[in-house]
Amino acid sequence: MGHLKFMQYLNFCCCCIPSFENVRTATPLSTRNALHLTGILPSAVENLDQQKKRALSQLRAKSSSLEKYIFLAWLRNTNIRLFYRLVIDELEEMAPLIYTPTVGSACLEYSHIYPFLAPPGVPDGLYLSINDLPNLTQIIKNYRPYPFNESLTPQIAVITDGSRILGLGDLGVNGMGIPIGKLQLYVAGAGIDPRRTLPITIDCGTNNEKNLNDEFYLGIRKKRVSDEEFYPFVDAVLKALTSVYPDLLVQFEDFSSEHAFDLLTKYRDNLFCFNDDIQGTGAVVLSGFINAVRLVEKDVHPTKHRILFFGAGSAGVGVAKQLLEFFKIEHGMSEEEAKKLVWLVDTKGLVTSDRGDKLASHKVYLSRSDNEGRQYKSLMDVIEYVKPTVLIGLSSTGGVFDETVLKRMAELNKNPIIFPLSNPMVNAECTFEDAMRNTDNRVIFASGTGFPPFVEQVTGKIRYPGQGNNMYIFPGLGLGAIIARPVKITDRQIYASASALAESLTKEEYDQNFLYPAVQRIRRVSAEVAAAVVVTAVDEGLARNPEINSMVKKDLKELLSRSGEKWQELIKYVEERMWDPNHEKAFPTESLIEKSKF
Ligand SMILES: NC(=O)C1=CN([C@@H]2O[C@H](COP(=O)(O)OP(=O)(O)OC[C@H]3O[C@@H](n4cnc5c(N)ncnc54)[C@H](OP(=O)(O)O)[C@@H]3O)[C@@H](O)[C@H]2O)C=CC1
Ligand SMILES: CC(=O)C(=O)O
Ligand SMILES: [Mg+2]
Repeated sequence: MGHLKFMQYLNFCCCCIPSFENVRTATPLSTRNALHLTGILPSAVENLDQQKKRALSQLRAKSSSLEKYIFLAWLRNTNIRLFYRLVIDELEEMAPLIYTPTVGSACLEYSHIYPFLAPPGVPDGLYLSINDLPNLTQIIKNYRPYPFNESLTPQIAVITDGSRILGLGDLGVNGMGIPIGKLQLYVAGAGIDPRRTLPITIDCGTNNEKNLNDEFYLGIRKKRVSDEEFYPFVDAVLKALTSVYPDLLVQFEDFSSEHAFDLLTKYRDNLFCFNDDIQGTGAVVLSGFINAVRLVEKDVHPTKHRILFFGAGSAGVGVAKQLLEFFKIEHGMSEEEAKKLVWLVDTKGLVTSDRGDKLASHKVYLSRSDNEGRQYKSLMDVIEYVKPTVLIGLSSTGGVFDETVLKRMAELNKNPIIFPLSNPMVNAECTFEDAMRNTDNRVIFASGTGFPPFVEQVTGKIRYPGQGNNMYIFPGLGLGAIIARPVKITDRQIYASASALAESLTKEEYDQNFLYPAVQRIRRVSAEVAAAVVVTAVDEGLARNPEINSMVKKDLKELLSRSGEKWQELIKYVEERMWDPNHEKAFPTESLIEKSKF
């Protein structure tokens, strides 16, 4: 075999751009002959299932989660079809490796584990540094997903500046693991074609001293730029992106709260975009909340809940605002009445309007002014004052819902609703086990990172924790938006995604008091979420896809009820549009052979 052919087998063409998919031992004999690959591969011709079995056993032999992450990243970069077969089929085992909690460790170590033995030309994502400002459009055009197909332009970008990666703080360019991880869930969970996903990290510097002093750190070595430089840079990036890809959906991810709200306010009406930490998290927690409220409604009337947020950042405030919609829409409460059900706590204690410090603008709306001049500093002080029925942690402070807090919640409530939602696992405000033990197993629980099940001591009954992670929302929300192509993502679409998720429980899940569906069902769940977004976008008159408009409008009333034959047909329509690694059209080998002739 000549050098060129060998390079191409390794996924390079002569200019080092990966040109076709490498399925290795799954390459049929005819293809091997056509590409003169005989002898480069061992003689066995395997199918995807056999390859998957081997990959799974290699993966399981690795001793640490980080090694497993690296193995999976290598697999993605060398045999993408196999990677996604594995991730889709074994999502329960894979999600904690490609996503939280392991993605947290991977981001902390990103500059040390990079580049996952990826062949040159196989990109992990698009890096745009502030120094690239004059050339953004060209750089964006240069980016070629793997395996490259010029007719498949990106449909969805997840973009971060690495300034608040999970609860791990400012990780700078090491945050790239997050857009990659989120987009892998778009593929696995909602069937977006992996070639149409675009992970982006913008590099505006970092204030993380450890990174700045790390000889391997891969980002630009300077402190974060000022807002005067930051906002115009983000603006230039978004303009360049949409000039190259006008239909691109942009998901803002893990921007520090000081920028996250401003960016959303600035772009939500004129860019096809949403913020996952504010809106995606808002929707996923609303969904779990709807099901939790149902479980306790014989003891607590839905409008009598008292909801305490420990953490008042983009996630805390985003979720709190989303819950207000529930009280307004489902229970006819006014905005002012609904606001009275919510209390926020930050590092200075209960967020009140007369606390004496200048509140960050996103906290003002939900600050309390009925505290009669008293300020409550510690979490326990606030709990005694509020007597919450619901305690939600979005503070990135691991273990803060300690024994005292949990026991008090159990005294105050027959079934306390406790959601320690911070990521990764070390930042969860409490574990499932602690929550169960300290509430006599009465807790109604969901966490951001999945905890193992808990076995009740006396009965031996296995109890499963809920996972309130936006991974149940963004894939379906994004898919629905890509299908309907609304002019913008609206509050109603977000609300529809949450209520469709809440309704997506099977009878079995419902009977077991699950708050969220089983993760293995995520494709079906995402189809339901997507369908709800599609119907809402059409109802709002915002959908730009003519086929969808005519299809949905005829049966709009039935579809808005999310039941009946037409609703099932719409879900099927959505499912049929999901990419699957087994489809020949996933990466049409024959046409690639044709193209790769040289
Ligand atoms: N489950 C899920 O799907 C999601 C989970 N998250 C998680 O939520 C967490 C928060 O994210 P985000 O809101 O963007 O982050 P921020 O850093 O913006 O907000 C954190 C908030 O917690 C408060 N806080 C921190 N430490 C303490 C403390 N010791 N006592 C009281 N309050 C404290 C901060 O107070 P102050 O304002 O005074 O600094 C701030 O209000 C992260 O861990 C993230 O991983 C986020 C999105 C989705
Ligand atoms: C899950 C997520 O988006 C976060 O922790 O930031
Ligand atoms: Mg996030």
